[in-house]
Amino acid sequence: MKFVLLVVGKTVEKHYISAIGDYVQRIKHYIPFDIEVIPELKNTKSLSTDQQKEKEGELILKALQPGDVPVLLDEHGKEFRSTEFATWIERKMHSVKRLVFIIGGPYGFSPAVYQAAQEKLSLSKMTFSHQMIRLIFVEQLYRAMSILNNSPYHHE
Ligand SMILES: C[S@@+](CC[C@H](N)C(=O)[O-])C[C@H]1O[C@@H](n2cnc3c(N)ncnc32)[C@H](O)[C@@H]1O
Repeated sequence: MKFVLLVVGKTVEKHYISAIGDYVQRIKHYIPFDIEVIPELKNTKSLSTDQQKEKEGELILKALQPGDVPVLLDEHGKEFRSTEFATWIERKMHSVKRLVFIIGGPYGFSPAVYQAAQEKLSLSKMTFSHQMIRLIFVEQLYRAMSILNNSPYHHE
């Protein structure tokens, strides 16, 4: 079983790179986990928002492997408390080979990506940048793994 976080474009800010890297290492202590990056589109100025989402969507779908379970990170998705997210993760760990969490580009997902995904997960009703949500997600995944392993990181 492996967890993947699929993102559009490299993480650019130094402070995010460092903090995300820290949580990735901590998560790897518990489970196989990688961040996969879809290269940012070039010449986006000549594209409409919908065209950009469509092109990014094609690359997102191409990055998926047969048998993958894609989960879209989306502010309109299902919300969990951290302990509930841990229970949800535990169930997936027993039933899925590759669970691929996907963060959209700056304008979100194309209709084709929404169609391909079985689940949508919200980390808040508020909208975060596609760069910042990476850090929030890896912290929550680490928190979930800490809860499942009875580590004293999480306090209710
Ligand atoms: C700037 S947001 C895009 C907002 C766009 N209006 C939309 O409707 O998707 C970029 C990406 O960050 C992620 N994201 C932002 N806020 C989120 C939240 N509260 N929960 C989960 N994912 C979020 C989503 O993957 C989204 O596609």
